[in-house]
Amino acid sequence: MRTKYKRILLKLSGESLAGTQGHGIDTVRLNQYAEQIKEIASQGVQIAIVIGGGNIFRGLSGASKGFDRVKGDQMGMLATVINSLALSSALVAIGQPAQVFTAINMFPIGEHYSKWRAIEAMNNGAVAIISGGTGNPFFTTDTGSALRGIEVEAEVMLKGTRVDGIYTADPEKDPTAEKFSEITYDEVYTRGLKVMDLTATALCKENHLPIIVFNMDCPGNLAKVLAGEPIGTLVY
Ligand SMILES: Nc1ncnc2c1ncn2[C@@H]1O[C@H](COP(=O)(O)OP(=O)(O)O)[C@@H](O)[C@H]1O
Ligand SMILES: O=c1ccn([C@@H]2O[C@H](COP(=O)(O)OP(=O)(O)O)[C@@H](O)[C@H]2O)c(=O)[nH]1
Repeated sequence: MRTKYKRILLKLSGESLAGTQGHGIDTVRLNQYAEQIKEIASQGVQIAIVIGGGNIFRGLSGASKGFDRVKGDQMGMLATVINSLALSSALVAIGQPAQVFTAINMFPIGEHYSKWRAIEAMNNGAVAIISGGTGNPFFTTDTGSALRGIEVEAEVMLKGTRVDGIYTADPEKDPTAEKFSEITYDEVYTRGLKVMDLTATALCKENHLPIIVFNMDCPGNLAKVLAGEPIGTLVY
């Protein structure tokens, strides 16, 4: 199958990794993700991945329980490293080379991230899993994804999540919400849509990185997006 993109940044939700358990790592879901990623890697697509950490810890919810916000965010960033190690392990187990990079130096858990080393890994056929978010508190992994996507010169940021696109309101709360097939960065902002944080959307807009939001929890969807099938929502 021909793919539309040569290099992508795939953002995976940490929360989705919990699967039906609600927290932690569901190995069924993890292995499904690994299979989908291997499928598109075998088509020659270069893949950089950023994973969230919401299945383990979120700084903001920690702060509401009395944790220092910066320490809570650091815990959240470490959670993304745990998820990244799990995904790299699942990929390698099925024969897909993968390398974990960390925003903050914690060798030998991963290699300290640099744009060039991540691109080199992809050029050598490995999936580059870039963990630790931006390395700074008060940011999210959506912003980390936008940043890394721009840095590694990805053609698109694919936000794989548990809804099948962007709606007029949160579809998990409002059953009357309607889906957009495409929407501009500005409209995401003016309509106050909460599917991604505004820092991430602004960074993508300023650097002309299109975003596709799609449901990663249906096996086969990642390949469909790569083939150009309009199954999610394009933000441009
Ligand atoms: N307008 C909207 N369109 C689509 N999803 C939305 C919207 N507003 C809020 N959401 C929520 O955003 C979530 C997707 O974002 P994601 O970052 O993957 O989730 P999480 O932060 O829980 O890991 C969906 O599960 C959905 O409930
Ligand atoms: O650059 C970053 C990225 C993430 N985080 C922390 O890591 C947590 C997990 O990331 P996120 O909530 O984005 O994960 P997801 O929603 O995708 O599961 C966040 O709540 C933040 O506390 C951070 O401090 N800086």
